[in-house]
Amino acid sequence: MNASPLPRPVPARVIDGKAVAAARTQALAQRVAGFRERTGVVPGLAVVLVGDDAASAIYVRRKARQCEAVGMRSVQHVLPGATTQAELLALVERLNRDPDVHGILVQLPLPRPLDEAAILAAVDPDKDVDGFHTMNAGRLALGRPALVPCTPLGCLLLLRELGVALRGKRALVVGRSVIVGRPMAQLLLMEDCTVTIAHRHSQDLAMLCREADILIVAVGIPGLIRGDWIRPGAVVIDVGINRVDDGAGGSRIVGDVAYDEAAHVAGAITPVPGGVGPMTIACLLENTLAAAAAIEGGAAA
Ligand SMILES: Nc1nc(=O)c2c([nH]1)NC[C@@H]1CN(c3ccc(C(=O)N[C@@H](CCC(=O)O)C(=O)O)cc3)C=[N+]21
Repeated sequence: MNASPLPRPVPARVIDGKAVAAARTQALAQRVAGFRERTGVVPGLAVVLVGDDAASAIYVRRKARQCEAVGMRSVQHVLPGATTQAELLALVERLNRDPDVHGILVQLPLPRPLDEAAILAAVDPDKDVDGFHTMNAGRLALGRPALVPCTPLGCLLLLRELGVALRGKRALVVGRSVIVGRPMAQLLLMEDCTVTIAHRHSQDLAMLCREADILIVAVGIPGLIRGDWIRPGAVVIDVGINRVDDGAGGSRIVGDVAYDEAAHVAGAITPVPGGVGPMTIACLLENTLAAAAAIEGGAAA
């Protein structure tokens, strides 16, 4: 017997975050130049790194390099791992007062026993380019203008870039972190999505995923989301950055979605690397210009 052929799976559109980030960064350089011309002010970002984590040091350098590439100033403060809470607070307060600094980023996680919450609370909300301060989280939750965390903002910009209508769509955010999941849900709500937030205690995660038109995953578990959990044609944004064994004595970076499976089912999907990661840095630079514009009373664009 000749069974009727299965429909050939349509490969997903691959969302090139690296290219989108590069285009935005190029456009940002023009906006920075205009801002400097109008106000005479060079936007400045201060990045604070405590301890000698090698991966963090690489990210901090990358941020500084890109900052300078768009015509902004960047100052790095690398403090020893044994820095005390009082010393770190004193630095944050000095940066709060520094008129050349418009954005402050304290690289997380902080080494023990530093109190992360207390440090983040000390950052001037107007300079909080990470959007982690209670004031900015609260403004976002109320749907008011705020500095928005860079990773979820980058995800939203990728969705906008795709040109898919978001109003009324079912969005599932897997992960409820303060840095990604919660602000992501708030942003999707502002786009008139029907938003569900799933987390480690959620029952029937596969079933929840299958209902989602837009699936955003930020849990830090490599390959958690399988291909047959995905609604055919759904847009999948993979926030995970997990370093795993490559089976050849080295390591590679994978996301939270089983990419090879998902790429046959999804309508569009972000790769890891080259998806959300580069957008995070682009948004950090954009937030820095926005903070400078708000502080200096000039328009950002
Ligand atoms: N206060 C604070 N703010 C942060 O935004 C912050 C932080 N702390 N701590 C660490 C995490 C991590 N993070 C990344 C940013 C960009 C990439 C990125 O560009 N990744 C590339 C390259 C990945 C690679 O090959 O290493 C990609 O996904 O294609 C990754 C990770 C920001 N973080």
